[in-house]
Amino acid sequence: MAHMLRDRIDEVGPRDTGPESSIKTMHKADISLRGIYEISKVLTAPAQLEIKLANVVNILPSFLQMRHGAIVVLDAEGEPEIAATADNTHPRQSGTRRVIPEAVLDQIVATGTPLIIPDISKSQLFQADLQTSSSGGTIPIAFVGIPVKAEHKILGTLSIDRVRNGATGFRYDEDIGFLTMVANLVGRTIRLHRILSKDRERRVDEQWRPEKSLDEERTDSARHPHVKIDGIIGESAALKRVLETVSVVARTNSTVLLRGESGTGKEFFAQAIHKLSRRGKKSFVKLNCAALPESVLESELFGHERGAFTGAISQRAGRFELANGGTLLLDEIGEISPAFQAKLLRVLQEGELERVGGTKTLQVDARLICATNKDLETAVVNGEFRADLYYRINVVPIILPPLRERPGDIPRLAKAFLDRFNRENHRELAFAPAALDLISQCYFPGNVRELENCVQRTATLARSRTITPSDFACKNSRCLASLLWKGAGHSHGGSTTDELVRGNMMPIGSPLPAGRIGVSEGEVSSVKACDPNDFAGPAMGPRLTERDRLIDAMEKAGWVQAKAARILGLTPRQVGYALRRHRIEVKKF
Ligand SMILES: Nc1ncnc2c1ncn2[C@@H]1O[C@H](COP(=O)(O)OP(=O)(O)OP(=O)(O)O)[C@@H](O)[C@H]1O
Repeated sequence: MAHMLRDRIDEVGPRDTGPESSIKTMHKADISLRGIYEISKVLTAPAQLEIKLANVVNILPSFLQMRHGAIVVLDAEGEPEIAATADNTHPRQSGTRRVIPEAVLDQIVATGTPLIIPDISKSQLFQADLQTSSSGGTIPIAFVGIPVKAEHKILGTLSIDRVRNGATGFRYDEDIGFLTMVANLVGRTIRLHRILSKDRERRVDEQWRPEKSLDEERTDSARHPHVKIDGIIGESAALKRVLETVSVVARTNSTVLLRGESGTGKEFFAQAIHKLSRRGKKSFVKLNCAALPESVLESELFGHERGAFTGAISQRAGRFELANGGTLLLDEIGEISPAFQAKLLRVLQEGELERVGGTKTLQVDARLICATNKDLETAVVNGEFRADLYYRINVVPIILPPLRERPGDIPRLAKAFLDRFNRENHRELAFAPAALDLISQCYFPGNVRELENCVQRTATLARSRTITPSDFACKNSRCLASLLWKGAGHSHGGSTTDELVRGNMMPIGSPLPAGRIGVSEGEVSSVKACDPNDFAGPAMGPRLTERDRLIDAMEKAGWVQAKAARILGLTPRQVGYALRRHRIEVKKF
């Protein structure tokens, strides 16, 4: 088991340090955090509830020293409906207990609190069970059982057995802390599945009704927005799964954490959640946490009283207050400083705040949505992001897939963006099929935002009513995204796209040849035409590294200078100056 744990630590250790140092630096809290991360990935993966729960009990032994694990889910009558179990004995023992005894289940459900039994052979609750199994050996077995709850309702139990042979010390409070977090995630997942399956049943019922009028159809699709959400384009399986979750969470007040690369639509989906929610008619307020210095961020979010600081000439309500009754989106949440994390956590825990320089406590009812493209788990492990704030905002995580993982959506999105361009500019442009094929093979590091930008630019400069491949900037080595290519001087012969992407050498933004993933000589030369050295001109040669760092930071920041400044530890003014000095054209989206 110790080996398993070490292996797991090696696997999950921070990427920039060696395995040895990760073993040294990762302690139990880090392992628990990684455990929660892995488990939340299992629970948000597309699968049936039974399979998700079985996967959870199966990976628990990687983070916890245990023998058996079980999750029991109760139905509406309180009867066991699902029992997912895992046996971690080596070799597997036949005839051992598989699910928890009924008396134990009843006690956890009745009390709604964790149950610890240090030695099950001495417990009355286990007697009947032990008589029919072979687990009553000489080694004492401890039992830890946790109620699985959601919205104060008990939905089942999560339990483990541990061998108490004295060789491996463990603490019940640590077990309970970790298992309670797992049980909370499991509870929320069960609840979401139940809401979804009720919805499906209702849809099936409605399909059996006689024909509907057009008006009925309209209200029907508004009532079942997971099929289609106004303005959101995309029919790939990956996006449909997101839409389903969005439509379910919109009906709750749960805090949502939207994750995904820059330009995948985090803000767009946050607005969709707001519009579909009961709060839809109230305000949707957004604050980009990376764009403001900490002192300004505080007064922007919490508001300030008159005279609170130099320049505070009047009292001002913060974004929290402005979002009262509605929704508050905290974008780039991963960028806030530790001091600000503490302030935000206090407000989220207490549900009330004081304006800067004020003494009056204000109660605010704002639904919180957070967004980030940062690896928050690594930030927590590295001590850059508070674990308690992480748990508070990571209630329902929604991961938005990058565009390259759903290329089928590219033509739909491109056509929709072109339709909008036509409406706004009184034009009648259309894509030739070859043009749609070409952009469907693009890598689009800036995701939907970059595609939108690419369509707009191409449409603006199109020479005829039909847009053909030669109209695209990438076909003329003028694609801005190609400037992000950092492989100057590297040889690309024979590399696969995956290798290029992993090594950051991908001529991103450039189309790849249809039907294969290798990069040919011809494409290498076209990539070289976009070499940052050429762009910067000969005088920039010695500054290549600084220039690359600048472009890299700008890309990570979605071309927002203030965000890039934070990444680089510079002021926005310094970034602006450096961009001009390196003659880097700022992408406008
Ligand atoms: N599925 C979609 N259908 C239509 N438009 C979309 C879709 N997804 C994203 N967009 C559009 O893409 C653009 C970028 O979206 P958005 O600003 O929400 O991305 P983001 O992930 O918040 O980016 P960042 O992390 O850089 O702030 C917006 O113009 C949005 O309208």
